[in-house]
Amino acid sequence: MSAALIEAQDLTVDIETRSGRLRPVDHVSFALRAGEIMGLVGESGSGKSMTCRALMRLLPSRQARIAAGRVVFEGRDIAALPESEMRALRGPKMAMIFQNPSSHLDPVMTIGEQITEAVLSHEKIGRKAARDRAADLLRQVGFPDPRRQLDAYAHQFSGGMRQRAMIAAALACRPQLLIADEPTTALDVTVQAQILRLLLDLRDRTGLAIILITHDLGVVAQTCESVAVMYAGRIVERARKTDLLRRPLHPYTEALMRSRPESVPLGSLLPSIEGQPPALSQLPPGCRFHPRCPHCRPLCRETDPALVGAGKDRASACLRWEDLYALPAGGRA
Ligand SMILES: Nc1ncnc2c1ncn2[C@@H]1O[C@H](COP(=O)(O)OP(=O)(O)OP(=O)(O)O)[C@@H](O)[C@H]1O
Repeated sequence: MSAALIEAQDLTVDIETRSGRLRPVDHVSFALRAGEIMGLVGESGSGKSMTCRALMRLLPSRQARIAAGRVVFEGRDIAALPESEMRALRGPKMAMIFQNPSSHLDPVMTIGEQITEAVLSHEKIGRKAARDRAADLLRQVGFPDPRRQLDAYAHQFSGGMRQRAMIAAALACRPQLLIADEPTTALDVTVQAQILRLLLDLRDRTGLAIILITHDLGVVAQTCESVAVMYAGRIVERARKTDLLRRPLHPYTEALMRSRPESVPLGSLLPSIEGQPPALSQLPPGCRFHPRCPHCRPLCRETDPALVGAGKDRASACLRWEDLYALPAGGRA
């Protein structure tokens, strides 16, 4: 297996608030190889965006900071790099796209100008070459007439085409890692499938590694090789996608899987997970999922479970994973 492109090692983010310190990302660890697509899954507020913003060192406020851990990119810890050096990595090494392209594309610059400027800010090439690159990128992401469409503004495109334009802009400096934060959540199902297919094509053609943030295991099923499931700031399960979908090893993953539309007969109501995720300021003792867990035992209310190895390429943070998900002798998790 090749070395990791990026690795989060015990990555921890703290936010100082007037009422005390919150920890939205708590000792998160995972590794991603070149060309791999990893899904980062969990309900709203579980810490997915904050984890990825920490990787890019784009934490949202002055109060939020990396409090512990490492972000190893191509073998080098970048968690404490000076901002000037970090700026040189954003674009050429790693880039991020978001759910709502309209708030990330400039409304008063043409799509072509935005991509061209992104190229010129990092590379010493002529404007004509940068514009040629922009046209080529638009073609790669599915614009049918890229030369002409370079001169259009974001508002002239549909939601799906705006998302494609944001992907083109993110790829302007040929990054090795793309972080996609819920890139298809605002799109209808058909366009969502097209954008996921585009991400897969880009990965196949360029070897791009992708972290795909989503709350939807259906998206993971279609796209990813590996998955990390987050709950209340922690990773509670990590696995290859096929293993996880075949047999989850954490009750939270199991609950997420039961609430997928695909697992429910047509016309039935979708089961939701009972209860709410805890507020970061009021985390329960023991396992953070125990108040919502149908398999909770007294031990789970007292003991904070570590994320432990649970078979090949797998880890679970459930104290009971072996009792609950016992495999037949010789079975594979
Ligand atoms: N500036 C802030 N001050 C205090 N808490 C914050 C701040 N920004 C985020 N949080 C909290 O950090 C936690 C993690 O948020 P994050 O956006 O990473 O979650 P998420 O899993 O990406 O959710 P979503 O899918 O809704 O974006 C949440 O509980 C959120 O309320």
